[in-house]
Formats: sequence, C-alpha cells, structure tokens
Amino acid sequence: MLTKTLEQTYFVIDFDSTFTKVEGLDELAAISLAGQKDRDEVVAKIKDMTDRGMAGELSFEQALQQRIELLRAHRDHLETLVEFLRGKISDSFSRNKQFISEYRDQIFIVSSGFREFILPIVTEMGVREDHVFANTFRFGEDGTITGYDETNVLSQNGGKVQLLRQLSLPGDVYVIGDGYTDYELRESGLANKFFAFTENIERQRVIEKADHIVTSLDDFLYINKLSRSQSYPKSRLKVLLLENVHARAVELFRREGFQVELLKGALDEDELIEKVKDVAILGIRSKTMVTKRVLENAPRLMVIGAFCIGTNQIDLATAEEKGVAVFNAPYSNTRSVVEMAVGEMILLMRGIYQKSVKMHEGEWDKSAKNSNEVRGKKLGMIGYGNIGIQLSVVAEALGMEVLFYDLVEKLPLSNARQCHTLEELLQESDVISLHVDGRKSNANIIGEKEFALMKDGVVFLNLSRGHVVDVKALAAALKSGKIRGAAVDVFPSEPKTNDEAFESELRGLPNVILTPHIGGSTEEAQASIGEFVPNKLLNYVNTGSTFGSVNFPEVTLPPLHDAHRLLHIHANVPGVMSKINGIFAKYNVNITGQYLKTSDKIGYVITDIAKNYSNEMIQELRDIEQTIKFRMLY
Ligand SMILES: NC(=O)C1=CN([C@@H]2O[C@H](COP(=O)(O)OP(=O)(O)OC[C@H]3O[C@@H](n4cnc5c(N)ncnc54)[C@H](O)[C@@H]3O)[C@@H](O)[C@H]2O)C=CC1
Ligand SMILES: O=C(O)CCC(=O)C(=O)O
Repeated sequence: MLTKTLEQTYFVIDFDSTFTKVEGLDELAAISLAGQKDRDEVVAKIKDMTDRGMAGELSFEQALQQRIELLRAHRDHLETLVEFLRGKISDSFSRNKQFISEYRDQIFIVSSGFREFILPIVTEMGVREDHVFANTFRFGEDGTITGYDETNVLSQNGGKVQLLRQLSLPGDVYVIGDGYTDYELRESGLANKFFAFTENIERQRVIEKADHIVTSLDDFLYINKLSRSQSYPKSRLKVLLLENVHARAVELFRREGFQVELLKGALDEDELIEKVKDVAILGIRSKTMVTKRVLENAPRLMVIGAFCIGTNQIDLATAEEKGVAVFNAPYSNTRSVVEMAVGEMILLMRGIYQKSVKMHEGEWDKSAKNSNEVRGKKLGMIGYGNIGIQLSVVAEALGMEVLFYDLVEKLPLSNARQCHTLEELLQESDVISLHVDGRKSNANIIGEKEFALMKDGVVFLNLSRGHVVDVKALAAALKSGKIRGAAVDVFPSEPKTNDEAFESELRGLPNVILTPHIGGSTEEAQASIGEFVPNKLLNYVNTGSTFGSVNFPEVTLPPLHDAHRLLHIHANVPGVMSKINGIFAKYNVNITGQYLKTSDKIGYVITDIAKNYSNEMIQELRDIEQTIKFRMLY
C-alpha cells in the first residue's frame, strides 16, 4: 500500500480572516464609503452579511451580490485596501513566511474574496501566483466596481468545492480556514482534514465541524510536525492574569499569540489550584497567595509575574525548586506610594482628614489646636529601600528631618541619618512611616511595646504590609491618644475583590485614614507595571534570560543566532553538568554557546547548539534524573 507523506499533502488556505486578520470586502467598504453619512450603517450591514455568509447562515451567492451592491467602490480604492491589508497579515502567517516558501508548490489560496486585493498580499508572502484562486471584480468605464465575474465558480454557492474538484490535487488535502465554506471542502470528501483557524475569529458552527481547531499557523505546523518559527506554539500556552492587571499586559501577551485569561479579583488557594493546572504564565498582584500547594499543582507553570513590588505572597523557595522563575516590578509604583505617604502625613499633622469628616456631618470646627506643619518635624522611616529613599528626598524638600532604621547598612541620601536601633528611631520621630518588605519575620515588628516607645501625639503610617503591625495594639494606641493620627493602606487580611466587605478594628476610629491597598494604584504606576512585567516574562519565555528575577540565578543571554537553544533547569548537585556535557559529547553536538548560573538549590544551564541534532539526544537530556524543567527555543 502506498503511504502518503506530507510531501504529497496540499495545503488549501483561506484568505479573509485566516491569511489576514480582517475581511477584505468589509474593509473595502470602510474605505470606499469614507466621509459618507451612511458609512457606519452600510459597513455594519456588509459585515453582518459577511458574518452570516461565513457562518453558513446565508447563501453565499446572495451575500456576495448584496454586498457588492452596497460597496460603492472604485478601482482606486483597491490600492488603499492592499496597503491596509499589508499591515493586517495574521501574525502567525507573518512569523512563518519560511513555511510558505518551503512548501510553495503545495500551498493553494482558495478564497471567495477578490483576486485584485488577495494576489499582491499572498505573492509577497511567497505564494505562487498560479496557486491563487479567487473572484474578480467587474468595473464600469469610470473605474467603479459594478459587479463581479459571475462565471467564476467561486462566486457561486458551493464554489470552493467546485474549484477543488477542478484542481484535482493528486494527494491529501488539508484545508485551513475560518468559514463554513472551508469546512464544506471536507464535507464534500475532497479534503482529508479541515483545520478551523481561530487566531482572528471563532465561529461556533465552524469549529464544531473541524478535525482540529488551530489557534495559529504555528499550531497547525506543530500538529503536523512541520518546520515553524516557534519551537512550541505560544497559542497553546495559557496566560492567567489575576487582580485586574493593566489592559496593556493583556495586549502584550495576546500580541505574542498566547491564550490569555484576565480575572478581576484574586483567587483563594483551592480556586487557584483548579485554574493553574494548565497555565504556563501566571500574573498576580499582592493578594493572590501562590503557596507550595499551588505550585505543586501547576505542572506547566514556567514563570510568575508579580505586577507589584512585594513578592511575599509567593513561596519563592518552592517556585525555585520547581523551576518556576518569578519577576516583579521593583520601581514602577515607588513614586505613587511616596506621594500618598507625603499627602497623608500632611493631612494627619493638620487634622484635615478629621475636620473634613466633621464638615460632612455639619460640624464647623475652625481652630489651630493639634494642627501642625510638617516643616522641621522628624520623619522616621523603618525600611530605607527604594520607597524609603524616594520618600526621604521628598520629605527633605518639605523641610523635614529624616531618620531611618534599616536591617542593613545604607548610604544615607542628603541629610538623612541612619539610626542604630529601632528604639532610637521610635523615640525621636514625630512621624513614623513603615516601608519594610513583607518577609515573614517582619510579622508584628510594631506592637504594643513599640507604640509605647513612640513620642506622644506621633503620626503613624503603614503603606508596606498588613502583618507588619499588630492592629489591635495600633487601635489601642489611637484610642489612648498616644497616636494623633494614622494612615493605613495594608491589612493582615484584605478582601479578595471589591465585592467583599472590609473588616478591621480600625474602622470608625477618628483621624485614621483607611485606604484599600492603593499605595501603588495610580494610572501611571499600573500602566508602567503593565508594560514592565510582561516584557520581563516574555524575555524569559523567548530568550531564557532571567535578568531581574527575584528567585532565579540571573543570566542575561545574547539573541539566538542560527542555533537552537536548550534550557535546562536542574537540582544543583555534583555531576549534573558533566552528565549534560557527556550527552553533547556522545552525540557529537556542536555547541555554539553555553551559559551556566547556579544558586544553592538549582543550576540553570543554557546551551546553544547547531540545528542538526537528534531527538534521542533531547530525550536523554530530559531524562537526566536531576532535571527539573527542560525546554527548547528556536
Ligand atoms: N501599599 C502599597 O500599595 C505598596 C506597598 N509596597 C510595600 O512596600 C515594601 C517596600 O518597598 P521597596 O522600598 O520598594 O522595597 P525594598 O526592598 O527596596 O526596601 C525594603 C527595605 O526594608 C528593609 N527592611 C526589611 N525588613 C526590615 C526590618 N524589619 N527593619 C528594618 N528594615 C527592614 C530592607 O533591608 C530594605 O532596605 C514592599 O516590599 C511592599 O511590601 C510597595 C508598593 C506598593
Ligand atoms: O497594587 C497592588 O496590588 C499591590 C501593590 C503592592 O503592595 C506592591 O507593589 O507591593
């Protein structure tokens, strides 16, 4: 029996919404009707007919005729359309130009669209001119599009089937398309497989009929083991973004071809375990706890992005052991926290917040009692990291004297002074502001004893982490008047979403500004984080670079050049490197670059090799006992 190979397979590809992201006729209407009063209405009508035709709800011939009548287009508009379509080639087609040129003798474009705009686009991408089958327009003497060639089978119902029959391709036929007329080729028996292409549009009636649903051309090439631009199609990788991270992040991941899911709130441990099972990239903010259990149930997880500064919500050590790199945005919301702290300390020193509350209740309390300037006062900061330093600069500009206490020796900026002990800082400061990180050992570093050491009438701010302060002790200190006012942005237990109620001993106390963990919630900060973190994650996924990771050995890698990159994460025990290099030697692999960084727990070795290696060699690398994670890039 003759067994068919892919050399005898023909690829019949649709144009509109498959090869390009858009429907050509719809776009032609938008161009030809520009400036006309009824443009939006007519374009919507045309789009609706295209959709119904593509979904198989309207006879194709009917849909075509009615759309052409509505178009009011001219030959000149076609040039504009072609220019527009050049920028609308589907991303996965643009990425895989190589496949088109390699298989140009086996690729056919069969479309019910129009040759006048299809031909320039697909031939520029490497498709053979004589392999393009589509309708053609009829023009009036003045160049107006008056109709189409009705003798062309593609203008008729069942046209694609008729055309394929005429082509009589001598091998298997795989059809890639998004419309019902593409499926009809499979239904007719002329095609062996129909791949519903969903990169641009998903039509339920079409995907139900498909042999395979392919989310991109990479996906199609992967399924059929054909050469492609991505070692593993990104369209097969899931990105889960929680806590309403900025829309820019969603856009950046979608643009790269990932499947992206965005949820508004945080998830609890069980919910997250359920969701994270098939997730490759996880994006969170401060509320989602990524525990050991979560990580143990996330076999496909490659990388976590904390869309914030703090990473105490993630079990970093377990993530490292599991080969999951973690990145954050260490500077994007620093300034936002600082501005909020400055504003709050002024409001509290002047009693403005309390006076405003009284005014809303109808009370007029004009007095200077307990109302002070911040100028000349001592600001004591616990934690002199990025936020502390930035706050110290702004506070000095306001005329404050800055003291700080930090666990490590720090270079004091300007006139700031480092205190040797926490006690010293507590006893001297008029305003105390917490800017420590959320490590576990920082639990309750400020409690009854520490409040007792503070000056009477101190202003107290916590915009760092909730568990750092004993809230009961803070409430008592406020009630006794020891503290004249406090601003608290973070709490030991915070609602997961805006729909949950907020409970705290601090509710209802006078001169206490309570805010829902919004120190970093400015549009500027969120937009910056929404760009910064995805870029870090994409850089790791695309190149293997771990620069800026908070739990992985840091490696900055050069771009990949004419090689394949093997990324091997393993338990850091003696002998693993010699096993890896032993395998390369055994298979006589040509290594073009090798990079190794280790931590106490893991080794991360990246090897660029010449492309002519065997699959057995790859399997042996995967099978090394200490391998934690292995992936390839090309
Ligand atoms: N409210 C909000 O929305 C936001 C809160 N944050 C919180 O602020 C924290 C600080 O941010 P960065 O300044 O950027 O971090 P950072 O890591 O640059 O600075 C933290 C500093 O605190 C010091 N430190 C830690 N524990 C200490 C202790 N017990 N006593 C004295 N010093 C201690 C560290 O040595 C370090 O210098 C973050 O970790 C995060 O938890 C950050 C952004 C927004
Ligand atoms: O904006 C957030 O969700 C968290 C901000 C924060 O606490 C941080 O950046 O560490």
